[in-house]
Amino acid sequence: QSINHCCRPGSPDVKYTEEHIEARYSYHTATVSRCRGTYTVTPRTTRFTFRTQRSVPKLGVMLVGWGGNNGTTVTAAVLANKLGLSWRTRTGVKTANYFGSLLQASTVCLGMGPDGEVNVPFRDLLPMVHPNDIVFDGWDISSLDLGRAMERAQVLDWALQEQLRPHMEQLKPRPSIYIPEFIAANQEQRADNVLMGSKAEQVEQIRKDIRDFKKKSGVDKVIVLWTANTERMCDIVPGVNDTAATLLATIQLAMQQGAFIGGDDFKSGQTKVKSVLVDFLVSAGLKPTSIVSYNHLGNNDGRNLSAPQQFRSKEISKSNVVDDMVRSNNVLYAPGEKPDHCVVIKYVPNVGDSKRAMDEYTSEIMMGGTNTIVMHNTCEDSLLASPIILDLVILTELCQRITFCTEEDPHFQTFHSVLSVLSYLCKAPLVPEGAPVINSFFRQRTCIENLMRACLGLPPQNHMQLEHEMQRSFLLPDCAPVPMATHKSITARCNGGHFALTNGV
Ligand SMILES: NC(=O)c1ccc[n+]([C@@H]2O[C@H](COP(=O)([O-])OP(=O)(O)OC[C@H]3O[C@@H](n4cnc5c(N)ncnc54)[C@H](O)[C@@H]3O)[C@@H](O)[C@H]2O)c1
Ligand SMILES: O=P([O-])([O-])O[C@@H]1[C@@H](O)[C@H](O)[C@@H](O)[C@H](O)[C@@H]1O
Repeated sequence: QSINHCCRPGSPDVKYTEEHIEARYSYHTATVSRCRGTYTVTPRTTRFTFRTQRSVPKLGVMLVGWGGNNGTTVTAAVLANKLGLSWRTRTGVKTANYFGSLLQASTVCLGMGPDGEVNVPFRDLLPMVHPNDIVFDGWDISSLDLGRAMERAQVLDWALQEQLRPHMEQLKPRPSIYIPEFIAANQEQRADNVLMGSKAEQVEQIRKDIRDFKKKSGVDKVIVLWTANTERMCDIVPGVNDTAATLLATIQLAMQQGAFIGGDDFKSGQTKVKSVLVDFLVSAGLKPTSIVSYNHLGNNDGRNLSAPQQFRSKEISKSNVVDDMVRSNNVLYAPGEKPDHCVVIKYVPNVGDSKRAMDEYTSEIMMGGTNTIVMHNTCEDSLLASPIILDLVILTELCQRITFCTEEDPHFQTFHSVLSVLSYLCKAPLVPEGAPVINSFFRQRTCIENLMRACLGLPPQNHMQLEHEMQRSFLLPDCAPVPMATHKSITARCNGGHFALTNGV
């Protein structure tokens, strides 16, 4: 029964109070020990209780780099959806949507209904912020109002920009902290909106800005998200991030405040495809031996990345996404063995935000064979990154309303401050100390899906389809009888217990 666009499962393990959705959940894992080449796998079950606050707050999002391609595009997209805008293009009328958002535009399977599988949008599983209700604010070292910044970005169709401009030009980025050495020198000409004074005074101003925004907008929560330029790799600063202890102390401060932090760099297009393709190849037992990722783009991001130090940051975040998948398969790879991996980014002003990505994946296949996959991928980069920005802030806000306890530790707790569930959205995930970094696309997506299912007391998605694989199948209550193979081209024949599938006519 679907109530308030949430799915209300019939499970006795879930109860809805005024305040919470409370679900009892059995979390099944396994511990593995090895002795003289023999693995012993011991299944473990931990009984959890999940509690999700049902009241959805009014969310404010403050973007660092608000006047950039991503900042203007995501703000414009939310406004266009909120106003229900449509606009004419040379290929017909377009209407505002949230395609590319996991939460708004992808679905999960709840199970088998009378007419087959029932799939619902992620956003309907649990009460969560709707992007249309988000209030934006933020900072930029460029003083352009968002109407002119949207025009500068050259991402959205002109007919849409004309409808949005009266709203966008009212939005003005706050002056920001500008440290020239952190970004490319070619960004200096934009920097006409910068804070002055000591670093401490500038940080205090940023904090005042957040309080000022919260007070004036009336939002209940504020999430700050970085969508400013890629900065050089961080120097190691003694006492700040020179050791795990000092970095953890910094994170600990975040934990004490109950603030969440996430990973780096939106996993938007070429890198997302990489985390899918390498997952497919390695999981299929094929051995990628060479990955070459080239792209050129002509937006300001590409201009910033044309500087070596900024490119190096991006090269690192684009290169590490295959490590977990490669390490997971010791049949294909010897310890420490990795595919050749080359990342190239060129700045070509003419293409603007329409990034051209060309990839070549070479894999070793059976008996010394070779498979080479070549891809060309053209897209408005910011239209892939904007829905990711929305998912990042909405998922973070949802996680702030989820607490859980176990039978062994009955005191409810929140997620760890390092919110690793955001890994699906980042090229360079951040995880708690000792936790594995997972980049595999399908593992990351399944983690989010199963977490949300757990909050509803639903078992993890297992894809086993046992009800369709038994000779004497069980009939699920209130469901269509499980059909035998019905495809015309496939006829199942039993011949003395031998089961053969032949292409019938
Ligand atoms: N556009 C995409 O599709 C995409 C995809 C993945 C990752 N990214 C990353 O997201 C970030 C933003 O991308 P973009 O295309 O919007 O770039 P952009 O250059 O258009 O926007 C960045 C904005 O940040 C501003 N800025 C720079 N330093 C600042 C500071 N200290 N404080 C406040 N503002 C500051 C700049 O003036 C600019 O307006 C980049 O780091 C990029 O590498 C972008
Ligand atoms: O599509 P993706 O690889 O996730 O990410 C993109 C890179 O391919 C591109 O080189 C870079 O300029 C963009 O900022 C973005 O990071």
